[in-house]
Amino acid sequence: MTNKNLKSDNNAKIQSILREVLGDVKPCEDEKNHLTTFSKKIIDTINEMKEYPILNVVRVGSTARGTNLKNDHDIDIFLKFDKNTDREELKEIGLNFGIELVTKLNGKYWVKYAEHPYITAKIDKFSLDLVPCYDIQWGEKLISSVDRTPLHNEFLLNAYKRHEKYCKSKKYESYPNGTITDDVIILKRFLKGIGLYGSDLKTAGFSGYLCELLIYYYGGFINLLNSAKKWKAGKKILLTDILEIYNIKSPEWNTEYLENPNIYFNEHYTNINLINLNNSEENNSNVIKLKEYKFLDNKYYKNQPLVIYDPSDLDRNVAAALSTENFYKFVLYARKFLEDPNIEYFYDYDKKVLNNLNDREKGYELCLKIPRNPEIVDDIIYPQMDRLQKSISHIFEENDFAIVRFSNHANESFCYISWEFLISKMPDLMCKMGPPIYSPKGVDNFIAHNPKYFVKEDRLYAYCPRKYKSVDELLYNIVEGKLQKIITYPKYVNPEEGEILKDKYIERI
Ligand SMILES: Nc1ccn([C@@H]2O[C@H](COP(=O)(O)OP(=O)(O)OP(=O)(O)O)[C@@H](O)[C@H]2O)c(=O)n1
Ligand SMILES: [Mg+2]
Repeated sequence: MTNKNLKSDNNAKIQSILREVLGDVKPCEDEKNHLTTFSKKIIDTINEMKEYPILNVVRVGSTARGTNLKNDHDIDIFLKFDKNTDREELKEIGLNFGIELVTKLNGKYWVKYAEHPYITAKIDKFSLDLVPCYDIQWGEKLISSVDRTPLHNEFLLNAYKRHEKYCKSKKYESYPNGTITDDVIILKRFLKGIGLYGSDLKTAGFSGYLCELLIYYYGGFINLLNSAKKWKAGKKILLTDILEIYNIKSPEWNTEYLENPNIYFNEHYTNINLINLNNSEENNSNVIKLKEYKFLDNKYYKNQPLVIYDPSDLDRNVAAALSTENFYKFVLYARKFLEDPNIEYFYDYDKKVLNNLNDREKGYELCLKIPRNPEIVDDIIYPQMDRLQKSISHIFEENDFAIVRFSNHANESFCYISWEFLISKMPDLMCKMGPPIYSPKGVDNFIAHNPKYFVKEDRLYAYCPRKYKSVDELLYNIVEGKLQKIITYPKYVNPEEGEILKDKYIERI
């Protein structure tokens, strides 16, 4: 961060806040040493278990990189298997191995499910994930989605080293509070404070890996906020490192002259077609063919507010889970914090905003409470609640019941879909929109069915009796299944099993 980036009167205040936050959330040396000693013990034990065909063992995740928050004792160990190992075999060996290891270390274990099952364990105060994966090299196609994780780790560790060297050589004043990893920790706490940390589908925010890439890309927390305050949805970030990784030649590429090569690249080359730059002659079908990628207009990324191409898999957006609403929350709080720095942003700020929002006169509140199967995880339930809620909201709006806000929340036993309306009752009068005047056939048809018509601007409208005069009545009809044909019924959130709670609004927390 260069000082010119900050308003000078805020500079000192920001620095002191960041120091205080870091002091509070950065693990102390003792804690780090405990983690390292314990991880070493695990890896040593694994290496002694030679009867299993494991090629390599790697420690990954934030605790391996010094980017974890205090009291986060998660240790992620990935077990690499040969690419030719059969999937079923990988699953079975992975589980058996995990169980034997945890038993040896006197821990407790559970089986968890990602793309394939893995062992998660509690040993002393540490949580351990033991994930089997395939041994994939840079540029090779993934076999399972977790194969990326060791590459993420390798990428970040190298990137931090490169960056440190670069900072030293340029006397780059990037991290006034310490190192690049300290800025990652600060960003994670900031995002927790404003309720945006987590890439699960309930939070729809920023993953730890995304935080690390952002800090690396922008060269620190304050630099990131300074850019983020100007972001607009559709922001795309391509890390220049991929040029080297995938052997792409770039014209006029000279890092010596650039303060931040990553930003320079994105500003100057966002429209280049990487096909022309592809220097790779590889014909191996296992190697990613850059020719197949149209990075910057990929159809999958069209509606995503932020796209960061994963260096280990260019087909994946690291920010895929981030919702547009949360993207703009980040933009808003980045600006607010820089303009009026306050440590409050780092601690339950989202709850304070919510409390403030609730301290006011209310509209009309309704909540649909639907039983939930506790075995169906949040990552499935939340998107399904969102879909049902959108579909019902559409019907409310078609019937003129204006929605002030809505929220979806689930606990172990129930889903709660809540709405607040401006109005709960309507007169027996509805204004229906008809066709534009320049489509005579439609106009004649509309007039035949709606004798009380009139012209407004370029269209016909007509007064007609209203079908649903109260929003309660409309929701009761929905719960009774009378509007089944026009509602999306997700598999695990069925509105017909619902109960209507009046004057109730349950927040997502
Ligand atoms: N949505 C996710 C979640 C995880 N990972 C990979 O799995 C690793 C471990 O996941 P997790 O523990 O969730 O994240 P951390 O980076 O360790 O961050 P935290 O400090 O929150 O634990 C990440 O570093 C990342 O490589 C990923 O790519 N995408
Ligand atoms: Mg972790």
